[in-house]
Amino acid sequence: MKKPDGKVVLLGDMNVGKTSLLHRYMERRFQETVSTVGGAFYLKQWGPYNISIWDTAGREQFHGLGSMYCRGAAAVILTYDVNSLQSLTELEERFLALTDSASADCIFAIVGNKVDLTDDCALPPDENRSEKSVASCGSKVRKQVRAEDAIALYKKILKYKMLDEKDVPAAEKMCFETSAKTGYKVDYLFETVFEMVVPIIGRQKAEGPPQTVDITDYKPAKRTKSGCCA
Ligand SMILES: Nc1nc2c(ncn2[C@@H]2O[C@H](COP(=O)(O)OP(=O)(O)OP(=O)(O)O)[C@@H](O)[C@H]2O)c(=O)[nH]1
Ligand SMILES: [Mg+2]
Repeated sequence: MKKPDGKVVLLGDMNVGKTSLLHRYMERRFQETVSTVGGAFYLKQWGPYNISIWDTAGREQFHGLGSMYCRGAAAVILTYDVNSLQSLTELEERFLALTDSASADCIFAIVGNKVDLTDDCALPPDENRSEKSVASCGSKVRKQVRAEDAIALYKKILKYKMLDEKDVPAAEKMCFETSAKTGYKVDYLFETVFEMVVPIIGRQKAEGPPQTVDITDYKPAKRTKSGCCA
């Protein structure tokens, strides 16, 4: 098996569609999924590099594994369901801290999936819907999470990471809405992220493996009569 050069990780609550997004991108189809156990990865050749894309489990019981999957990640794709405000809130409350182990220059993408279930004629939540607009929306539901909510989360992430807005890609560029079911914007999402991680992976490779402490060099300190170390 080829050795991965860099890592992209999908995080998010259960049922938001992480596995489906990866299937759509890698296998070009939408198929029934089972809730992920632990994690799994695909390898994608992009330019000179093999990028591993990690699909993680959103279920609470696997939460402890998340930071292990994020270790050294060049990008984290935080995924929510546009029909569930709770799934966006969870990204901040439950998943963001897992990215502490990611690369220092890790990039963040925020992805609202399942837009196929919503109708673009939806009005902002604070406006009353007229009879006409309800009728023209048909069976589709009104989107619960607005693009501005995702942008606000992106800005909170920058604050959490103590990053300056002018040093990172703009929020509007890093917030996506997708449908794994129809394929809407799925290629665009992954390919935008890959383009951005190529220089990060290049830097990671130039720096070599993370510094380690060689314990064979360790010499115990001499003990003095008083019991202190000299
Ligand atoms: N309509 C619609 N359904 C979707 C979409 N993406 C995923 N689903 C459905 O949502 C359910 C959950 O999808 P998964 O891809 O398994 O979700 P997950 O985020 O991997 O969930 P965990 O593995 O439990 O963390 C499945 O029934 C999918 O068919 C989408 O874009 N549109
Ligand atoms: Mg899954």
